Amino acid sequence: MEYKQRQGLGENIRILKYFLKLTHSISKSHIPTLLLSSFLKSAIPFLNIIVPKFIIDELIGQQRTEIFVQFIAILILGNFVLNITNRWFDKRVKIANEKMMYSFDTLISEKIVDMDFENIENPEILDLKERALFAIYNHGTIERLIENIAKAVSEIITMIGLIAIIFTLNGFIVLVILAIIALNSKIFDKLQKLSFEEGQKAVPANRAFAYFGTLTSDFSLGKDIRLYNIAPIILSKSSRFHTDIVAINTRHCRTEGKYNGLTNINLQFQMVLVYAYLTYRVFIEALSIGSFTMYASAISSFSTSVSSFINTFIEINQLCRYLDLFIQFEQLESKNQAGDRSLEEQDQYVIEFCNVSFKYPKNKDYTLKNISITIKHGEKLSLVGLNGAGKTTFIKLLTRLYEPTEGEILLNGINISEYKYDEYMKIFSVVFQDFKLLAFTIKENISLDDHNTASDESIFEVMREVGLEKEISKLEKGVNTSIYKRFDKKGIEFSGGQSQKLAIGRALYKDAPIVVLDEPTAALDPIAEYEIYNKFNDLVGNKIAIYISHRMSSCKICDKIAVFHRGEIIQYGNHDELIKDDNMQYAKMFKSQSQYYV
Ligand SMILES: Nc1ncnc2c1ncn2[C@@H]1O[C@H](COP(=O)(O)OP(=O)(O)OP(=O)(O)O)[C@@H](O)[C@H]1O
Repeated sequence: MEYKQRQGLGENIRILKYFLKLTHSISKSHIPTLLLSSFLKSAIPFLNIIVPKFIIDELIGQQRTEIFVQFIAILILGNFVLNITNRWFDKRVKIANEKMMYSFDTLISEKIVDMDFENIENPEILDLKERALFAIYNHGTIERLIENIAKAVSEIITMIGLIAIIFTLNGFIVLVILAIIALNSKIFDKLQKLSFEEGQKAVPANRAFAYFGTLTSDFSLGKDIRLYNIAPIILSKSSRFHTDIVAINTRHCRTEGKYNGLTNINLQFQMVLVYAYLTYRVFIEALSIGSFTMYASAISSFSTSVSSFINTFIEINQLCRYLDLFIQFEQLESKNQAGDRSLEEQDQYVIEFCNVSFKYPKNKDYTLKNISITIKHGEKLSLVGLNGAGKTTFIKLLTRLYEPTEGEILLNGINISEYKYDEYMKIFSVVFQDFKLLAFTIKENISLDDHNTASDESIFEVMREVGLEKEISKLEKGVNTSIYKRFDKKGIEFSGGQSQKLAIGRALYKDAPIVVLDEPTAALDPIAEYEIYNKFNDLVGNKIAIYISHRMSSCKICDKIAVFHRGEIIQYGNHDELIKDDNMQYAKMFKSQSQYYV
């Protein structure tokens, strides 16, 4: 999936509409506040252009103290009131922007969590995600877009007022200024396009650089980094990508310098023309000094406003490109989460794999081939096989992390993809090999979504079931102790086996009707493993339980065993049936392992 560059006014309007709608849904008062603030900002230039004309004319002309003081008072008071009000609005806009950024942050996090699992492993999607995040965080797209929209409104109002003043002098002068501004805008537009292209070129290097940056601060890698001396290779890779990023930025800064120099030369030329014309009018047509000052100031402000407006317009155009990346990311479909059939509580669950074959995205070969198996209600099934045989992949399909390439998986006779995703997920308690504990308390790690209502006793009961009651009893805060020391000095660091017991406890607490343990006991000592399996079968009761384990002894407690080999089920039956066939894989695996125990 390549990211698409969509351009044009129609596209920009679509993007801005999406953005304004989103902004409005986050805060109803934000857009009106911005508009009001823009109106007030555009009033300041007029005050400082028109009032000084009267002050100067009064000074040079009749010199009436009373009138002079009145104009000075209007100028000072007007500026004071407008500045205070603008500051107040700025503060409100700033707070509202923070709120907006937080809401965008939340949207991005929700999107990442809802993304199809296979996308998490797709480099193109990861690049798009990176482009979207880079746009939002590194370029401050949201804040800049809001600022620029407000600025554009304020500049339009200012320009209309200034044109009205300058026309009273000469309409032609307006055209000359516009021509020079058009030239400068062309230069700015070119610069913005270059800037966007350079920014996009830097995305892969930025992603790699950020990855190596997180490696050094990832505590869980601390042991490996020290024991295998990984730091030099991490730092050398990180430094290589950093050099690439610096080279891209240096190139961009040089180009920016050249283009900005050219724009300034044009502006100086314009001012020379304007002053020459005004001086001519003062000497030949007796234009007053007050009017001279007012027109000079109005023309200068007009030129600044038009350039600034066109630059704002071009910048909005560029920001729309960045925002479009965010929208493309936001609109990625989550096809695995489709399904609207309700999965109300059922008395019985039967799972059927019907001729299921599966290839990982972008893989040429099938990882699972023509799998057909039925798991009856209450059945305990053990999946065994050599490394890479496809056991975990079988579970990933069952839990809708991936969709079968061919064939279908049924739950109670209905294709699992038809069920509502959240309801389907509720019927599984899964412990994967690479389970993760979080830097939360023990209770939160076990009860997760339920942590506000779960009682300490119910968590302690689960800890007792997995054999952790002694360890927990010793802790000052019991089940409310934090895991890891990341946020709490008194946090606990569990051993690998203890962590695995906790992960199993989490599955037990969920009390779902289908339990899957994917090598959950690899880090447990033999006694703990024996206890857990025996206990588990009691605790699981008449639920479906699927175990994946390389400890063949666990197969004995199961009703059925499926032996996987290179993506196929080559043997299926109970222990007594399969052990008889000496020449087949099950008996070989079982016997080769049991000789170490006898
Ligand atoms: N995300 C992935 N993308 C591509 N190939 C994958 C992916 N995950 C696993 N595989 C491949 O699929 C095959 C089956 O892997 P799987 O994890 O299902 O095996 P397993 O039987 O559970 O192995 P083990 O006993 O080592 O855990 C392996 O060849 C593996 O390299």
